[in-house]
Amino acid sequence: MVKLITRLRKQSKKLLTPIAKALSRSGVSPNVITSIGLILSMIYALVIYLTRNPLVGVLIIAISSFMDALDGEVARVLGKASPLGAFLDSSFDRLEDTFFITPLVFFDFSPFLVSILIGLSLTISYLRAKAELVGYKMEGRGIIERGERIIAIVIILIALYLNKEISIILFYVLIILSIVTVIQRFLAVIQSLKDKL
Ligand SMILES: CC(C)CCC[C@@H](C)CCC[C@@H](C)CCC[C@@H](C)CCOC[C@@H](COP(=O)(O)O[C@@H]1[C@H](O)[C@H](OP(=O)(O)O)[C@@H](O)[C@H](O)[C@H]1O)OCC[C@H](C)CCC[C@H](C)CCC[C@H](C)CCCC(C)C
Ligand SMILES: Nc1ccn([C@@H]2O[C@H](COP(=O)(O)O)[C@@H](O)[C@H]2O)c(=O)n1
Ligand SMILES: [Mg+2]
Ligand SMILES: [Mg+2]
Repeated sequence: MVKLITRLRKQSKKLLTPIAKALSRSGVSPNVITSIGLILSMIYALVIYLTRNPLVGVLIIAISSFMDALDGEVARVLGKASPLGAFLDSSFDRLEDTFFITPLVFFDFSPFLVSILIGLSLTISYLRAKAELVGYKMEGRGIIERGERIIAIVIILIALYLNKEISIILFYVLIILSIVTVIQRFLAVIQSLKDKL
């Protein structure tokens, strides 16, 4: 099965490339776009704290995610893809994940479970980073990668607006799928390293 995000990544090129080309002519730095994505995630957390409005939250997450997808495209169009940019993009993703998940406590989701979800989210990405250090390509591994997590949060926010009970079920499903992904990634690397023994 071709993962949703892989299809989305291919589809999004049609949207992203022309915008990236236009932006590259304006001289904007990819790192500035990456930073805007992070700032928007902080604004998201503040807006949810102040307004408890899930739909405004969806819009902010969408724009922040758009920046997250756009920054790499601008870097590639400019021929300026850099290790620094890759470091910023991935590191800021961790902070963005934290700012996207934490405000769920303002919608009365269990602070304990929200904390667990943040930990799982960061562990999923940490496992990929450590796996890549031992030469294991983790991209695409695991049922809930970052794109799916962000889409899941967006859907939970929309469900909060429509039906609170559904949003709670989706929250538990996201936690369970995140646990599965951690296990999948652990087992994938352990299996790969065992084969190298
Ligand atoms: C109820 C339903 C009908 C409603 C459905 C609503 C949703 C389906 C629509 C939501 C869309 C949007 C709000 C959410 C898009 C989220 C997501 C697809 C974009 C997030 O990017 C994810 C990114 C993955 O991260 P990346 O590869 O950059 O970084 C890696 C990642 O952090 C790894 O983490 P992990 O291991 O996976 O946990 C790290 O390990 C790596 O180190 C790190 O490198 O992937 C990008 C994929 C695509 C390029 C995404 C395309 C995005 C779209 C273009 C975004 C469009 C958003 C809006 C629709 C645009 C509208 C904006 C407008 C101005 C409001
Ligand atoms: N400020 C940046 C951001 C990204 N990059 C490069 O793009 C890759 C990420 O691409 P996405 O489509 O997932 O955003 C990243 O690994 C870098 O190679 C950059 O150079 N500078
Ligand atoms: Mg990016
Ligand atoms: Mg990013």
